[in-house]
Amino acid sequence: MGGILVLNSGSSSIKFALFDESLDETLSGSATEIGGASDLKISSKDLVTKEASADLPDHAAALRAILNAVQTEGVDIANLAGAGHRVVHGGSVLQAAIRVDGQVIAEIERCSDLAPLHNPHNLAAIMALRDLAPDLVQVACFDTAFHASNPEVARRYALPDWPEMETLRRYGFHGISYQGLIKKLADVSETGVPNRLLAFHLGNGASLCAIKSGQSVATTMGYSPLEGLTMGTRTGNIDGNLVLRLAEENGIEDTKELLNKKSGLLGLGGLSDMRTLHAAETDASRFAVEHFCYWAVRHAGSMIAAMGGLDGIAFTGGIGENDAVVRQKIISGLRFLGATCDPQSNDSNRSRIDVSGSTVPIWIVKAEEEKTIAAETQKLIA
Ligand SMILES: Nc1ncnc2c1ncn2[C@@H]1O[C@H](COP(=O)(O)OP(=O)(O)O)[C@@H](O)[C@H]1O
Ligand SMILES: CC(=O)OP(=O)(O)O
Ligand SMILES: [Mg+2]
Repeated sequence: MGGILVLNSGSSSIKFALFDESLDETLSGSATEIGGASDLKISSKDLVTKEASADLPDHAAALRAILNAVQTEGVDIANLAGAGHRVVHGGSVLQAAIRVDGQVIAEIERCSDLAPLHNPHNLAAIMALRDLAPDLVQVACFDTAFHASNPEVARRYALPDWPEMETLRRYGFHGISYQGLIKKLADVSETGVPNRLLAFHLGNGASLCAIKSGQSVATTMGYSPLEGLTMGTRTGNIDGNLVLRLAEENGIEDTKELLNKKSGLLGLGGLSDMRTLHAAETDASRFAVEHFCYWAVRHAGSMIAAMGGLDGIAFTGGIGENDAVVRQKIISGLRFLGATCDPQSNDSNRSRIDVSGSTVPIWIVKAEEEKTIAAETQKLIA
C-alpha cells in the first residue's frame, strides 16, 4: 500500500510531500515564486535534490508540474493510502480535519470568496487528484482549526447581534503551521515550549499568533487572511471606511483584487517577493521592508498583551526561516522587552538565535505543515 501524499497550496507556492506509514518523509518538493522567477524542487529520501527552473505562470501550471514530477518519481497515485490537503478557509461549518466528499467540496468552494488566494487552489488540488484517482481517500485540514481556542472576546468583531453573526467573526489562519511549530519546538528546545510563546509565520501571507500553554489565544488574521500584518500582496489591517470608499470608487471586484493581490509589499515596493525586494535596493523597496517589519512589531505588542507577557519567540515561514535582515529588524523593535538576537546565529539561520543575556529565547523553526497534515490524514483514514 502506498503512502500519504500531502499538497499544501500557499499564495505564492505549492509544497508537497509523500510520507510512509511511520510518517517519515520519502519524497518532498515545492514550486515557489509562482508567477515570478518560479522554481520547482524535488528531494527524495537519499537527499538528492533536483532543481528545475520551471516556467510556472500560475498555480494551475505549478500543480500540473508537481503531479507530473511525483508520478515520474514512481508514485502511483491510485495506490496511495490517502491524500491530505491544506485548505485555508473552511468557514464556520468546516473547522476540523475531514474526509472529502461532495458536501465538503461545495463548502470549500463557498468559502473561496473569503480566501481568494488560497481556497480555489486548495480545491483545484483536490479535484486534480479526484480526476487521477476517483477512489482515493482525501482529507482536508483547515488553517483555522488551531484558533478555535481563542476566547470569544478575541473572535468577535464589535458588530451587533444578528442571526448570521456566528459566521462573521475572526477565524485566524496559518493554524496548521502553528500546530506543527509547537510540536517541533517541544523536540528542539531543551526546556519545552515556553508558556507564553509569540510565533511569527512570515511567508507570502504573514501572521502572528499568541500561544499560551500550547493553545492559540490570539492571532492577527481575522475573517479572512487579509487582516493583520503587511503581506506580499495584501494590505493587512485597513480601516473599514477606506475599504467602503475604495469600493464606491472602483467597484467591489476591483477593490477585492486591489486589497488581496495588488497591495502589501507589491503595492509599496513594486515586488511581492521578499528576496527580490531586498535585491532591488530602491527607496520604495526599502520602505516596503520597513513597513513589513514595523507592523510586525506593532502587532507583536498586541499579541504579547493578549498573553499577559512573553516567554519565548519563534520564527517560521519562508521569510521567518530564511531572512536574517527581517528577523533582526523585528527583534530590534522588541528590544524594549529585553529580546536580543545573536548576529552570527541569526545570519546563519541557526535554530536558536538569541544572545546570552536575552530575556527570552528566540528560535527559528522550519514550518512542518505537510507533516502535520499527514498526521491528521493518517488519523482519519485509519
Ligand atoms: N532564502 C530566503 N531569503 C529571504 N526570503 C526568502 C528566502 N526563501 C524564501 N523567502 C521568502 O519567503 C516568501 C515565501 O514564503 P512561503 O512561506 O514559501 O510562501 P507561501 O506563503 O506561499 O507559503 C517570499 O517572500 C520569499 O522571498
Ligand atoms: C493563510 C495564508 O496567508 O497562507 P500563505 O501564507 O501560505 O499564503
Ligand atoms: Mg505557506
